[in-house]
Amino acid sequence: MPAPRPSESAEAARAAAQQAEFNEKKWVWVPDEKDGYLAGWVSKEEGDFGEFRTVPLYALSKMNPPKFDRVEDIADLTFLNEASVVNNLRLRFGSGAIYTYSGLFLVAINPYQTLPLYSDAIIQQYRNKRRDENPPHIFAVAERAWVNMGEERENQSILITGESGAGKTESTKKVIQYLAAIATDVHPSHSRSPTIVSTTTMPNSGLPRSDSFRRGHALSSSVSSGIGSHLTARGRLGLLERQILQANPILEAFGNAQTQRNNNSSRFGKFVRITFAPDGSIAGANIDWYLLEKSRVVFRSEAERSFHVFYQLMAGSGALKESLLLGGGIEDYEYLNKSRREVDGVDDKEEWSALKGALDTVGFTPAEQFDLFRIVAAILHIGNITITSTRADDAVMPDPSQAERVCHLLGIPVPEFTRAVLRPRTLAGREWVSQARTKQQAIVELGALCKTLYEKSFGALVDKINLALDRPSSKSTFIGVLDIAGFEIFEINAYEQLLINYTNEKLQQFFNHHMFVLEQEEYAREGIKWEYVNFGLDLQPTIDLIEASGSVIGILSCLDEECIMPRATDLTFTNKLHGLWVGQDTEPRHPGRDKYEPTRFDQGFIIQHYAAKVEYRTDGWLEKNKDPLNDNLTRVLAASSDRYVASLFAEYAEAPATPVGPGGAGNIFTAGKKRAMKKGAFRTVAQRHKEQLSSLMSQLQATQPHFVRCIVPNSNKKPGRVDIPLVLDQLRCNGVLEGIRIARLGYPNRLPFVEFRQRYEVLTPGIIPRGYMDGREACRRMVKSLELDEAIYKIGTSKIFFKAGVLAELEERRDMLLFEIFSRLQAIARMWTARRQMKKVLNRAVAIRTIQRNARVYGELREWPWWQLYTKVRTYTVPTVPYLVIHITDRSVHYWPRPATTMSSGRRKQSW
Ligand SMILES: Nc1ncnc2c1ncn2[C@@H]1O[C@H](COP(=O)(O)OP(=O)(O)OP(=O)(O)O)[C@@H](O)[C@H]1O
Repeated sequence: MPAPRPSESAEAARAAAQQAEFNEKKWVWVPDEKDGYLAGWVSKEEGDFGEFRTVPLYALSKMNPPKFDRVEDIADLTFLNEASVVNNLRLRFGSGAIYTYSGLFLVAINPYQTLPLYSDAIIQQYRNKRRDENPPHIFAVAERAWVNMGEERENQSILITGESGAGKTESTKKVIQYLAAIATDVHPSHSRSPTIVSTTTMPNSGLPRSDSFRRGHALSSSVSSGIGSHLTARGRLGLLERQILQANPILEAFGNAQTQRNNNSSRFGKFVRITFAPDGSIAGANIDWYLLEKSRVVFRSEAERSFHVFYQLMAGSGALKESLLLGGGIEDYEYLNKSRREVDGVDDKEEWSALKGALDTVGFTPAEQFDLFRIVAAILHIGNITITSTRADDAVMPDPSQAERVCHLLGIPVPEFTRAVLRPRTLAGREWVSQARTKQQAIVELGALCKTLYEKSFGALVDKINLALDRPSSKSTFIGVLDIAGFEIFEINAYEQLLINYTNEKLQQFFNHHMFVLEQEEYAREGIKWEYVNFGLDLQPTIDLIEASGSVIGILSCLDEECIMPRATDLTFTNKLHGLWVGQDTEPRHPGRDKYEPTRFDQGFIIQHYAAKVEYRTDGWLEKNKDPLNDNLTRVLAASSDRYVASLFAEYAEAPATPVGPGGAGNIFTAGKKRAMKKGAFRTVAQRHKEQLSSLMSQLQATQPHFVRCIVPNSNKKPGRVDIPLVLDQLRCNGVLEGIRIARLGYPNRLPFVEFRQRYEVLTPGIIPRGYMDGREACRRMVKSLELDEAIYKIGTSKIFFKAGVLAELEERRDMLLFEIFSRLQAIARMWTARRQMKKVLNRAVAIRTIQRNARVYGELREWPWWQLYTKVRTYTVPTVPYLVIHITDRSVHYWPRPATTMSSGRRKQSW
């Protein structure tokens, strides 16, 4: 066995010292408001401790022995409690390990600094390795998904959630980076085009590019995608892989914004599916998106920005801005100048170049790029339209030039646009009548137009990306990465939070169910009879409460109903909800009733989610749920002379109608007949989201899932700091603690028979006979001898399963026994060395005494006249100054030369 390195022995000594200290006391975690949990030990279980903290026993959580410190999988902790979980994460984070497994989850804590964890060398380290062969890492999750996909020919999904700024997008990028790199390795000749640095690879269709652009591109592809800088394999990537990677900066430009929590916050959720050919090479990609925060184009807090693309465009090329009629700077646009304009450390000009490069790479033609920017510019111009009111409080546009710019860009006639905004026609009975808008109504209408324009253009952008990347084939399989906002609890929770939390409730249900299925499978495989509760069903009442329709009317269905009721308001909606969920009990009583409460003071309600109780305020819900645009405007836009704009509103396009009224033939305001809307045009936000979510869930259900939970360590974006209560909150919200709770109800700790025997046989000496013995039988004998209660363990066919905490007890017994054995061994060893030492000392004493005696004898002899005479008369003699070499053995003392030795003749004459 190699000798331990100094660091190892130091580490072992430290561990032993810690263990010894730990053994001395009964250590526990004490809840603390500020720090979450504090370490303490029980000094007495009763009594008054004066300055000591007195805590009821039930509030304490047991502490794991130090050997469990920094375990890579939280599920290995024998005491599975919140404090131990968070302590383990903190210890690991403190030593630079940002990733930790927690059963089926990978927990990733945002380091807020660049760590050398994503290089090509690290990619290689994770290639073809099992999860337990490497430290926890997002690459290990991607590798597992990849291997499962190849081996089982089953689609995979990686679900990444967390709150804003937790690192979801970064993790998504790392997964794609890994997959792109290994897929290229699988098929090195796969490149469908030369390398990225080659100028010829740029599609010819792009806008004119200069050298400086290419420099910017190379730089910014690493800045904005966070991928390029690591991917030395980048040079080997084929066009498709590069297109997939370059789709990201485009999505970020249009879908991300600077917020107080995150300078590059994704304001939408996405599910990116990377498809692979049977040989493992990338065959295509597809992106689905959810819940874009479109209201950001119109309004946001002062400390935040709108979507990046607005600022990038304003920093971009002069010629393009000219053709979009964008004179001046950010300060000249109402939708930009009311809030923050720059992001620290980000150069919008550079990002603009990156965006253009990415659009080129993905394959947007100049005309298609122009269309995208046209919508962005039109929104800025709409924001500058001034609306005033007449004495009669009717809205007017005093300066038509601004509206003209908008109409020019959108390809619509100015009079029809202004009429649709200021005096739209509505159906009054069977007649169409024009109704003047107030100033406020017109402003809201313009805002709604901007939001719709942006959202539709975003949708078209993603469709176009999908068209470029998506090459499905019947033989391909995919790995889908879901990057979606986690559970949100703010001071004031609105409709958006309900939709997010509803999504998370569904995803958590999916996780619980998946965990249940896996556990059941494992128990079945091991032949263990145990009814594991399906915790997926736990969340069903809350989900029903939100989404049910039909005989049970959930919150979203109720909202939809109210949206089509005349004279309905947010208050009538709220009261109706209370009536449905709090009012008289119906039989059978729906369990969702236990999850619902009306708020005490404000207009709203409270839902008991799996993560926490959340209070929602219902102001503005009806408006938010409806398609916010009046159909006059949508029809104007659907009839735009510009193909792109018309296509965005195609679902509102009018069927040929009999021309009546003053507009004459073709005038869209003249439609007296019911409009022939395409299917789906009238869907509310709730309906759309429910549909999207249900499609997502059915896709996920058809995959083998992997779960990543991202955590914000502190609210100041500071590296190295951990705010424990903040982390605990997130662990609660993102289901890690829920997963642990479920695990605890089963048999979370499990060991293969061999391992169990190796580790604990010492506790049962003489129980297992020498020679071969069946592992199961050996375990059975051992647990019997250990006197374990049958309820706390189960013996399977290859593993033994334990309830939480049992292993700690066994460990403690083992530690005590080993402590005793080693103490005895140490005592014997010490005795042996001490005796040896003693013997040496005694031998030395004997030797010294012998030397002294001989020396004395010799001294006396020298003075003895007869000896002197003898030495004089002797021809050959020993030297006058004798020397002695004494060799001391354990038993005797030898002298050299022996005193009576005579030197050989002729060697040396004695000089007299
Ligand atoms: N693994 C990591 N290594 C280094 N920095 C990271 C890592 N993960 C996150 N960060 C930092 O945190 C910032 C926020 O991360 P990210 O944008 O991925 O959060 P998010 O969860 O997607 O947030 P949002 O929901 O607001 O989009 C990143 O811009 C980056 O600076």
